Amino acid sequence: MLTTRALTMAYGPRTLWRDLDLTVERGRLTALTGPSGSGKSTLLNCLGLLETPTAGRITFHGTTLTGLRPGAVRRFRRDHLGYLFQNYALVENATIAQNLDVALRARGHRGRPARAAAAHALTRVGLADREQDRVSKLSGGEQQRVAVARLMVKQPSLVLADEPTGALDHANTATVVTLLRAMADEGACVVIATHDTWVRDQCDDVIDVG
Ligand SMILES: Nc1ncnc2c1ncn2[C@@H]1O[C@H](COP(=O)(O)OP(=O)(O)OP(=O)(O)O)[C@@H](O)[C@H]1O
Repeated sequence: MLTTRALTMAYGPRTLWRDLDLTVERGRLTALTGPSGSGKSTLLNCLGLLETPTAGRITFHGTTLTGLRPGAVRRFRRDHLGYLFQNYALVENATIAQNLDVALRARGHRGRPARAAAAHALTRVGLADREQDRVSKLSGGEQQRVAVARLMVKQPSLVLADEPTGALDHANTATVVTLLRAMADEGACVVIATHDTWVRDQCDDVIDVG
């Protein structure tokens, strides 16, 4: 379970959100909603330890994340965190296999077991036998499915998705939500910042930042 207590974020005189007490349950999809500029991405960045909130505390499965030293932040991000972005954040000039390899190596997987894990994840996202395709040649929906496959091989316990379906048509949006649901079913906490009311309605919990 991910919790925040009295989490506040201000840039100079401007307070984005104040005293947020949130609970994100394991195994559930949690939508973060709110108008443009309300601070959804900033909240995700705080939960992902990319930004430091002005005040308050974040805990994950009982461990306090706020105030961790840089080495512990890096380990938390490496071992527990998975990010999914609207623009996929893949290495475009590399193959699908090479993109997955980065995540596999970070987990210490190499050689045949790594190839088997990659093949399994690609089958789950509907891209079986496409390992050698170059990412730059893929459609947007395919690129986002590669990004989800990369998350799956990493097996993060906390998934933070920032408008992950913002550039996708409905069929690909539904696929990405189904895949995120599968990750939640396997025990992850999944937080999805979204403007898409259909995506919001697929989530178990909704947090309105606005
Ligand atoms: N480093 C920063 N310094 C100052 N202001 C910032 C910084 N980062 C974000 N902001 C401001 O904080 C506000 C919230 O931005 P954020 O991207 O979190 O909103 P959002 O709800 O995700 O918006 P959108 O739905 O449009 O993506 C914006 O007005 C933005 O300009």
